[in-house]
Amino acid sequence: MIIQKFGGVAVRDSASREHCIRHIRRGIREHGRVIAVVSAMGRAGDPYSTDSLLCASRDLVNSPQAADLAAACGELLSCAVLSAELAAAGIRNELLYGTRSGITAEGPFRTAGLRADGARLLQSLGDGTVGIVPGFLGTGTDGFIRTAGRGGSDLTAVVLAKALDADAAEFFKDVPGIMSADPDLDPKAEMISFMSYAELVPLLAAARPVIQKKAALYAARAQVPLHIRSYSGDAQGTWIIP
Ligand SMILES: Nc1ncnc2c1ncn2[C@@H]1O[C@H](COP(=O)(O)OP(=O)(O)O)[C@@H](O)[C@H]1O
Ligand SMILES: N[C@@H](CC(=O)OP(=O)(O)O)C(=O)O
Repeated sequence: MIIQKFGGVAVRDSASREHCIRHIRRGIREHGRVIAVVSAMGRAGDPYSTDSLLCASRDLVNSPQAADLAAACGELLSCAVLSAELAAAGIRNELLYGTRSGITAEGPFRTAGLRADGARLLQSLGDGTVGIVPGFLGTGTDGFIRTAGRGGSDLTAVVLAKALDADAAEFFKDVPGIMSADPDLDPKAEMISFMSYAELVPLLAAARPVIQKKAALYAARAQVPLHIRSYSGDAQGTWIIP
């Protein structure tokens, strides 16, 4: 089994999602089963992105519980869209959201901690080969949806990889992999093919790190193999292996 995480740019539109579907087909071929973790579609300005949903009312900023519910709509919609497009492409899949995912979120709204009950997810998956999980969120014991901080779909992917003992957590981003610096800020940044968790740590200080800091630190502690690569191509990207 492999966990494949598709970020906001990867699931932005039907053309980018065709790449995601191609990666999922390959994931099935190479790993047998795929759990796809999806982010909200696109970036600020795109209608269903997290930033756009949080602008639905300026009052959301003062109501964390309501803001988490508004933000969650982005990942849930993204699951629905990818699931339907996979089915149209002939790939049977199970929608794994709410209690079906086995993912719980406790603690403060906006910065909750995530836990995954792998047995619960596998029960929902049944004999299916592809599951679609909304990243970034979970439900607390009080029944309220909570989100795990910006970039939190990365955390969902590594928490699931650990709980399910997956072969790796594979991240599909808008960069070819992990580079020596953010390529948006440093045009001389160079690709790194293999690195250690320790070498990743200094790169997490970037204003917008390539992987959510909480997710990277969790992966290092839990020794989850990470593979960071471009959603749009087949280049090998970056491996971080224990
Ligand atoms: N060292 C780095 N290597 C590659 N990308 C980096 C690095 N540091 C920061 N970034 C930024 O990380 C972004 C990818 O992360 P993110 O936007 O969270 O991906 P996604 O939303 O697809 O999961 C890139 O667009 C890039 O600007
Ligand atoms: N959609 C959430 C969660 C996330 O991880 O998104 P992305 O994978 O696009 O960074 C956010 O924007 O924070």
